[in-house]
Amino acid sequence: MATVLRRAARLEFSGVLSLFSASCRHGRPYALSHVAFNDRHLSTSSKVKVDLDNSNGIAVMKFDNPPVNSMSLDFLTEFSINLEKLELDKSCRGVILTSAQPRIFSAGLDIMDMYGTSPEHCGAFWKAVQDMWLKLYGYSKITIAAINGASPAGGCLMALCCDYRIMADDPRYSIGLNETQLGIVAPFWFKDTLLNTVGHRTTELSLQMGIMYHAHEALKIGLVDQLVPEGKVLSTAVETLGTWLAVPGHAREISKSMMRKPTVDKLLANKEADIKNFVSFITKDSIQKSLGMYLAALKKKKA
Ligand SMILES: CCCCCCC/C=C/C(=O)SCCNC(=O)CCNC(=O)[C@H](O)C(C)(C)COP(=O)(O)OP(=O)(O)OC[C@H]1O[C@@H](n2cnc3c(N)ncnc32)[C@H](O)[C@@H]1OP(=O)(O)O
Repeated sequence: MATVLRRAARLEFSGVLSLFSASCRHGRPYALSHVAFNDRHLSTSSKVKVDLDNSNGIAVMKFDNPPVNSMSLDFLTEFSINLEKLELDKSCRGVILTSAQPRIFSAGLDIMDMYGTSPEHCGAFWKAVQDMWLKLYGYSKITIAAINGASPAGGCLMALCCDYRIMADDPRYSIGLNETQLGIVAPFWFKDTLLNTVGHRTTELSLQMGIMYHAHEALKIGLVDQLVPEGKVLSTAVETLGTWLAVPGHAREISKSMMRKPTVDKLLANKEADIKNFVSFITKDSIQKSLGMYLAALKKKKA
């Protein structure tokens, strides 16, 4: 990652940023291009759009990976690179995550990266999921999730990593760690992230049953912090970030680290073992069969 960023910084100096990902799923390189004008810094990378407003230091990252913002290896790589760039950028003071797709914040991890792929691919994919989580959960700057649609599993995890969650008050949208419904198991660091937010009993119920909570239920159990009409999700996130920015930054940052570091350190100490465990679990015939059935059910729902 450091090498990629150094190379990116060099290229950006000449006005255009092009990053080539060796981990691209289809072996195709993808490009990120950044344009700065007036007070805004816009990234027009393909799956994650970044708009940094230099007048207030607020960056909005919009997921734009149709049809459902699933987190593929490419998406995760691009997301983590953008997040790291913003963390290093002194003009950025906080980041809002939201979706450019209608009705969906994120459908979670891309099942196609885990279904019928090689153990090597599964390993690279899981490392990208870990790296995304490590970066976002341990992020030094303020992060707010502006949840403007459905947010199952990995989508919920991403929102849980943020410092504050604002969700659209719409009965069509739900959020939760529903992994058991797919016949898979949320790993310990997904569990810890939920546990740190909603407590032990709710986490136990939530994980065993794979519950997806409607917006009002999510508010009630503390899975999200605030509900607002859909049209106000982003503006409320910007306002809220302003309030957080009024707190002395170093004190807030140390407090965040004090709360989260033990959870982050647990994964750091077990990163390789966790990848091995994931690969051996996900490539089992019985698990592949469950994923296949889940995918078929998703398609059947449409028919
Ligand atoms: C030690 C082992 C550890 C294992 C841990 C693994 C942790 C896993 C975490 C995850 O995140 S797994 C993914 C969980 N996600 C879901 O269960 C969401 C599934 N999707 C939906 O519920 C719905 O698609 C939606 C998000 C509510 C949107 O509904 P909508 O009706 O608008 O669209 P669909 O017609 O359902 O979908 C369109 C299209 O997209 C495909 N798709 C949906 N979700 C995914 C996904 N997560 N990955 C890949 N593809 C997905 C869906 O199949 C449709 O495809 P087509 O039929 O158009 O080909």
